[in-house]
Amino acid sequence: MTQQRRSQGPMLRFTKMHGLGNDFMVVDAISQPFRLRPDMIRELANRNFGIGFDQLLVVEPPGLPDVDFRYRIFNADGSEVEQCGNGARCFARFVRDQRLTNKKVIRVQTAKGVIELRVGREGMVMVNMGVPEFNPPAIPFAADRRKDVYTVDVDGQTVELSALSMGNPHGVLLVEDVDQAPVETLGPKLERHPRFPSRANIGFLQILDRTHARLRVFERGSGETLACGSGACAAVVVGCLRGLLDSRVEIELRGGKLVIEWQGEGTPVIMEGPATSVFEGQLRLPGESGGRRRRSGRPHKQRS
Ligand SMILES: N[C@@H](CCC[C@H](N)C(=O)O)C(=O)O
Repeated sequence: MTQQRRSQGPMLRFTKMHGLGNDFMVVDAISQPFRLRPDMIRELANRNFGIGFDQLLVVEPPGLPDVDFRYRIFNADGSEVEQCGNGARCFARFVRDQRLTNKKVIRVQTAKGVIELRVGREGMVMVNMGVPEFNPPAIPFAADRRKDVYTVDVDGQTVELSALSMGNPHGVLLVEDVDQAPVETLGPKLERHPRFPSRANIGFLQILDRTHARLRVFERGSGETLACGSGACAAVVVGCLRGLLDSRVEIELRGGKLVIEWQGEGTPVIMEGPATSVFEGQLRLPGESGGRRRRSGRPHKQRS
């Protein structure tokens, strides 16, 4: 049995988590070896043939002083990205549940800088998501100068959107009603629009009043998700810049609500919301003999 397992490759422990239905496979790459190729990530992300997730989150040792962990993020299509807000809350809960730290304020290194996570009561986590970036080349977005609203041509039709980076690129459109918004049709076209050379997450924002909004997001590399934390931050920033929202907003996504605060240009965006563990499992990675991946799981006791 031991011999057979060895030839089929090592077992990998993981936790399935979600932030408002934006779901993740989370892997501790500090206490076990971990390396997955993009094609393996795509296979695991598949909801029929794999575990199923929007993003894979990997916990690694930090590469910087005064930082607790390195946080790596992979979309369901296998692409590595810079930022994931809902994932950041799950990351904080994971490192505490797995006893990798007992800190309540956790500093993590991402591909776009350091973010700070604060663990609160009843499973809530507050994330300092950093200062939004509007300079077109830094987003990146093709434009000769910064504007609050750009017009973009999509198949001969003019679409108005705002573009910014929350560490990752976002386009935000204002809509009358998110339930009627063309998320499935316009989302993928804008995600891969030539004006977003690194692709982008596309948010459809409906303003309810100055402190309440609704949002759907077509995510780069994952499609429409039930919630997008960085997308919610980007949408509130756009609503504030356009004079439609106040500095503290409750934003309703398909999977639930987040509270986002932004005090204006040059200040960081603060996001607060839940992080939930669903189950822990292990899967056998392909070894020398290859073969189909096996997985097993046990329900995760919910802790707050
Ligand atoms: N779900 C996320 C964002 C994940 C990354 C995104 N799809 C990208 O490619 O930038 C969130 O909660 O922020």
